Order: sequence, then C-alpha cells, then structure tokens
Amino acid sequence: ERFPSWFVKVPAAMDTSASCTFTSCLLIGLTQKYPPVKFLSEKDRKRILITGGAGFVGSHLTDKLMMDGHEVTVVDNFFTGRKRNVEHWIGHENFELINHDVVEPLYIEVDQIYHLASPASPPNYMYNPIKTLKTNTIGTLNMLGLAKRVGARLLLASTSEVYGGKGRAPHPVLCEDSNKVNVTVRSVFQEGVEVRVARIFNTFGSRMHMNDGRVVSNFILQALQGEPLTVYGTGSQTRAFQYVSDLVNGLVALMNSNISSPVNLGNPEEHTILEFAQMIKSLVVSRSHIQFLPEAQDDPQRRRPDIRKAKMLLGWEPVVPLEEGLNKTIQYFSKELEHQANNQYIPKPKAARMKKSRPRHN
Ligand SMILES: O=C(O)[C@H]1O[C@H](OP(=O)(O)OP(=O)(O)OC[C@H]2O[C@@H](n3ccc(=O)[nH]c3=O)[C@H](O)[C@@H]2O)[C@H](O)[C@@H](O)[C@@H]1O
Repeated sequence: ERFPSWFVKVPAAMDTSASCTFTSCLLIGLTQKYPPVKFLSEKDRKRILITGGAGFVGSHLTDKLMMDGHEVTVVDNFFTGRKRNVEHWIGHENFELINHDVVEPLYIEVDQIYHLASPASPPNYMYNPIKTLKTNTIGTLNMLGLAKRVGARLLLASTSEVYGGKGRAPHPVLCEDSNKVNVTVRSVFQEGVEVRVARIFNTFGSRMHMNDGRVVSNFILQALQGEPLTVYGTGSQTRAFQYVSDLVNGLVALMNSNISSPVNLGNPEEHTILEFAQMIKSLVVSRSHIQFLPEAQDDPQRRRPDIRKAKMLLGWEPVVPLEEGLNKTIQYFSKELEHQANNQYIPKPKAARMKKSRPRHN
C-alpha cells in the first residue's frame, strides 16, 4: 500500500506500442502524480483539519477525505506519525502538511476537526506520561478553542481504555453507558461547540509504526522474522480487533451525524491473545514459537465493544474479515522489512509494560 498501483500503471489505452512504454510510464508518472480525487462543488467541499494526520489512523483518514474531494490540513509533531504516511499527497492543491504540536495553539480556518493527536500505543504513551497528559488536555483545549473560534465541528478520538477492565469484574461487552460522564450545561468547556466522541477499540492495519509495540504489529513482525511471539501473561486475556478502513468509515459517519454523545467504534469479534498469536503464526507460515512473558501491568482482561449504537444510529458496522485484514497487514510489514533490509536495518518490536520475572517458553 506504500506505492499504490495507479502510480506506475500505464492505462491499456495509452500503451499502444512496446517502444513507447517507457515514455508513457514517464508521462503518467509526471502527470498522474496523485491518487484520483473527486471534484466537489464549493458547497460540498469542506476544509478539514486532522491532528495526528500523519499517524497510523490519521493517514488513512487523510486518504479517504482527500479522495472524497475535501481540502485536508494535516497537523502532526511526528512523535509517532511519519511524513512517509502522507507523502503521496504532498504538493496536491487540496492538501497541506503542518509540523506542529497541538499543545501550542493553532490558528487556521476550517469546517471540521478530527482530533486524533495522541500516542495510542502503551509503550509510546507511557514514554513521557506528562507529555501525553498535556497532549490530551491542553491539546484538546486548544482544538476546542479553535473549533469555537471558527465555528467548526470537532470529533475527539477517545479510547476503549476509558472503560477500564482491571481490578474490577469487567463487563465483557462494553457499551457507551459503562462509564457514563454526563454532559450538561455545566460542561462549560465545550459550550457552543459541536462535538462528536469516538470510543475507538483496538485497531490494526498498514502504516502502524515498526516500533509501535501493540500486539498485532509485534506478532506479525516477530513471525516474519522467525522470532518468538511474545505473549504477555497466559494469553487468556481477550481483545476484539478492527481493520483500519472500517474505523475510518466509522469516524467519517460519526463526524457527519448528529450524535453528540460517545459512540463505540470497534469490531465485536473477540479472541484471546493466544488465539491471535496462533492465527498470525499460521497466516505467516512461520516457524516462530510462542514465548510467554510476564503479564503487563493493569492489563484489561476482557474487551469487546457493544456497537449497537453505531449500527442503529450511523448504519455502521465493520465489514473487513479479521483474516483479510491480517493478510493485508502482513503484506505491508513484509514490504517494510524488505525495505529496511536494503538499508541493513531491521528494528525489533518493542516490549511493553513488563513486570519483572523470568520468561516461560513452550
Ligand atoms: O490498539 C488500540 O486501539 C489500543 O491499544 C492499547 O490497548 P491494548 O488493548 O493494551 O493494546 P495492545 O498493546 O495491542 O495489547 C493487547 C493485548 O495483547 C497483549 N500483548 C501485547 C503485545 C505483545 O507483544 N504481546 C502481548 O501479549 C497485551 O498485554 C494486551 O493484553 C492502548 O492502550 C489503547 O489506547 C489503544 O486504543
């Protein structure tokens, strides 16, 4: 998915003789520089800001909104985001990339703000917890301020982590009321601002950082490199994983809806982490073994979204089967590894949140 097929392909109609293939390629390369975008009338075209737009989810959202014909401004401080994720839009008249940290105020004119800026992977958000707090408080306040000043609608990327799950008997299926915070007239901070809140459950796909540290990218990279798949704890804890394109469609549907209360976006298909390890091992056809490491601290034991609200009010539900999403992600990471190998560098997946004790093997 790094270099989309349209970039190098010569349409059959143009490829009239073998002798002009090279010229045609060159021509197409020069003229058809970007993925195709729709043309929207002034009335339908929106100016959209995506904070964290060069990150894993943000860059896929950028692709969708650009292709839909909107004007997209990506703001990223490149802590976990990368220019490479959006490089195929650089120079396009509808696209702008700003190197900016949301902890500082931002003054631009926009109609919608997707506020995704925050590290999402545990090793990343625990790397500098105070900075993560600042990003999620001051950064959000700055974006709410911007939304209020320009009359934009803001979608906040919240997380399933708000439901907790360790230390109390967790309800296996988490609905939006599981941890209810009332929004009333006393919630002055969002006074006069149209807000949408997405509770995002575990998501995976291409453009996850090689050092992300979350389970799917770790297992895939380990399986591809013949290294042990690191299962934290017994592997009986569960998660339900959605493919990134499903999430992106949900985010856009939520933004354009009239629901101002939180909405879960996730795939309800729940598996144990050990099952994920076995599934990935067999899809990669890897000889890696499974290595049991100490349990991660405060690790939620069960997590599965209740998505009835999204289904009923947005008409949204995930459509990408787990295996299909995993295969696409495996393909992505194996290309990344090839690329890295050419530069003689293969990063190792990061370990996260370990309690200290000796690893077990099976
Ligand atoms: O992916 C996400 O969307 C969510 O990921 C994390 O939540 P978590 O569910 O802990 O995600 P992972 O770090 O991928 O861990 C999932 C499970 O796999 C386990 N794990 C992780 C990594 C690994 O190498 N091995 C392993 O067994 C973890 O202990 C945990 O039980 C973040 O805390 C959330 O903010 C984020 O929304």
